[in-house]
Amino acid sequence: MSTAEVNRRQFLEQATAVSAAAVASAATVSASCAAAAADAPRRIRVGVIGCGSVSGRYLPHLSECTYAEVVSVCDIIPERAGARAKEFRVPHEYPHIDAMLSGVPFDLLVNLTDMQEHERLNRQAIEAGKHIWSEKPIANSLAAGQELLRLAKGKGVRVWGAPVVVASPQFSAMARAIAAGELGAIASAKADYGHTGPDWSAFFYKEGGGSLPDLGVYNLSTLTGLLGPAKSVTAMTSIVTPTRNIYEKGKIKVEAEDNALVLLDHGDAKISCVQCGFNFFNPHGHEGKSESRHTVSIYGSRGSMGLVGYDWEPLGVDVATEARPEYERRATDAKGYVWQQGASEVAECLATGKEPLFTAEHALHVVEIMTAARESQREGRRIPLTSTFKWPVVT
Ligand SMILES: OC[C@H]1O[C@](O)(CO)[C@@H](O)[C@@H]1O
Repeated sequence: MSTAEVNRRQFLEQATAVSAAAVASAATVSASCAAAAADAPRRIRVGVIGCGSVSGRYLPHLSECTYAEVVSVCDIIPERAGARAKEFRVPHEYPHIDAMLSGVPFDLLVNLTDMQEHERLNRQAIEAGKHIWSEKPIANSLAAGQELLRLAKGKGVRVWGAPVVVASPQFSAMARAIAAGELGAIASAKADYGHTGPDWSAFFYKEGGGSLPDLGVYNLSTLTGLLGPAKSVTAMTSIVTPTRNIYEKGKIKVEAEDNALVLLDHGDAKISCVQCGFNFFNPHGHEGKSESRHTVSIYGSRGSMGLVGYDWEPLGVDVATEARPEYERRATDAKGYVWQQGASEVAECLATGKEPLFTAEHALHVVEIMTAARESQREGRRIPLTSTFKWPVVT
């Protein structure tokens, strides 16, 4: 058996275990989603497109959400749609977005397709009057993303996208420590996330993919969320492994960067750095729960702080200050937060009018940073940014 097969099998076993655990423990799935059951809330009709591995994480969460009703699933590989429909008792399945959009009515498209397809499918669904929850990224460029938002406004629908790192209690704890001045003047921050790269789909390595939109996106969302929108970017990117073996596909050529180091200027003398890649040997692999080091560190003139574990699945926050130089661990309770809660959370927001902490504008700012990072690498210069978002995120 090849390494690729072993990794794939391990991934599927892990995904199945997580999905079984999620179904079994409705109580822990979503504190907010479970809360309003008594009042029989309005249910947002959801159509899920893309029935690959990540749908195995979203569907259990959506199935337990009292604000959502999954009415259809769609995949260009009909057997995959069929399998998910059966597993999660979804009444309608489609082999194409056109059929899905003209089929059983729904309100919210949950887009879990390949990264390169998001922008096109999001646009088609917005044009058909659907709200959007998109896996990362919402669009491939800032301009295209802004165009999607304009279109959505005209159609009276909303757009949101992964990641939801700013929704974790650990992000709030860090944002509050900074806002309260516990760290003094914020000077610098660094974050990293990497592993040896997925082997179950080629899209990660193709043009429009890469380690930045797959992995760096989390850290970029966290650092801009904590330190504020970035004003400019300087970056180096490279391809370390020119070919990869992909499950059921064999050898493919790597076209997108699999290694990146990005420097951000947040203004007010605050600077930060993100390191990500598909060539970072990591004894913890994809598993968030077993990573216990600080993957995000923030340094200030009177204190410093580290996020324990990955920002998409954080375990706590260590804070040390001049007044109390020993690290104090805070926010160890996830309070129901999981990285795959975004679609359920926007269903709740659409049903109740509540606003989530994550916004499309923040997601697009991160898209601009990623495209600017590539431009910086190509041209060997610092790239100014134009976009911004509502900040501070946590007030
Ligand atoms: O790299 C492939 C995928 O694996 C993860 O790192 C962990 O599940 C995701 O964040 C990423 O999208």
